[in-house]
Amino acid sequence: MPTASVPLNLVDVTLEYPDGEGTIKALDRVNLTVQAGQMVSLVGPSGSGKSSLLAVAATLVRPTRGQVLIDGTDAIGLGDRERTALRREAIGIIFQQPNLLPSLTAAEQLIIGDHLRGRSAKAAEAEAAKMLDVVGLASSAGKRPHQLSGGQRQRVNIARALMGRPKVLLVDEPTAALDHERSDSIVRLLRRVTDEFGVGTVMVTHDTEFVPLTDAVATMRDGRLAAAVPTAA
Ligand SMILES: Nc1ncnc2c1ncn2[C@@H]1O[C@H](COP(=O)(O)OP(=O)(O)OP(=O)(O)O)[C@@H](O)[C@H]1O
Repeated sequence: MPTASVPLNLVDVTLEYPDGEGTIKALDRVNLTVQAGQMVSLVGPSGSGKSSLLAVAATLVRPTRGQVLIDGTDAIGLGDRERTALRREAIGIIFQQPNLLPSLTAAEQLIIGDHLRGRSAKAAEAEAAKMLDVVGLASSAGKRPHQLSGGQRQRVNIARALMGRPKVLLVDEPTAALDHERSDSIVRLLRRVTDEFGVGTVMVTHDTEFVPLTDAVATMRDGRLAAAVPTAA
């Protein structure tokens, strides 16, 4: 029986930036494996390398050394076009700010980038309707960003990231702009979609309160990642 691929596997990843005469190691021999349906919290002080880890895992930044395996595919060995296609097909990225286009409805936000996936307009519309339903916004499909609350805008952002049915979800401080109640419901939603779609999710968070909703917590310090520890939940 073929074994299922691991959604995300970072192997001995080092990322160096020039720093005056020398270099600074934003990531220092980082190893991280995220299984399907697993949600990992990534915590650590400012400047410890959390955003760098997400950028490398998103295949947006090439590491100086090491391997980035997305659903079993070595992303570093691919050409630019293949890597862009892999990102589109396998990775969902959710930033702090939803970055929605002001003039588009919630459904249109999901559909606009989807033509690159080669789906028909009708199929894209159906998928957008499904994903808005998944995030609890079925009745808001026709609303524009200014007609939605901050929490609802973040839900549109999550629905958009799910449009390609990704294997990996990379989430950077999803609750930074939200009050406590909305933050809680956003993290619970991310937990649910991780389970429902069997994605491997990494969530950077300052809010340790939400860590128990995730399966494991990995701590960064000075570019080094300590082995992920299962949460008590
Ligand atoms: N483009 C860049 N050029 C040079 N140095 C960089 C660059 N991006 C990040 N760094 C450095 O790499 C280190 C890790 O930064 P990173 O942004 O990944 O940390 P972080 O944990 O995400 O911090 P924060 O919680 O403040 O967002 C820091 O020392 C930072 O200054």
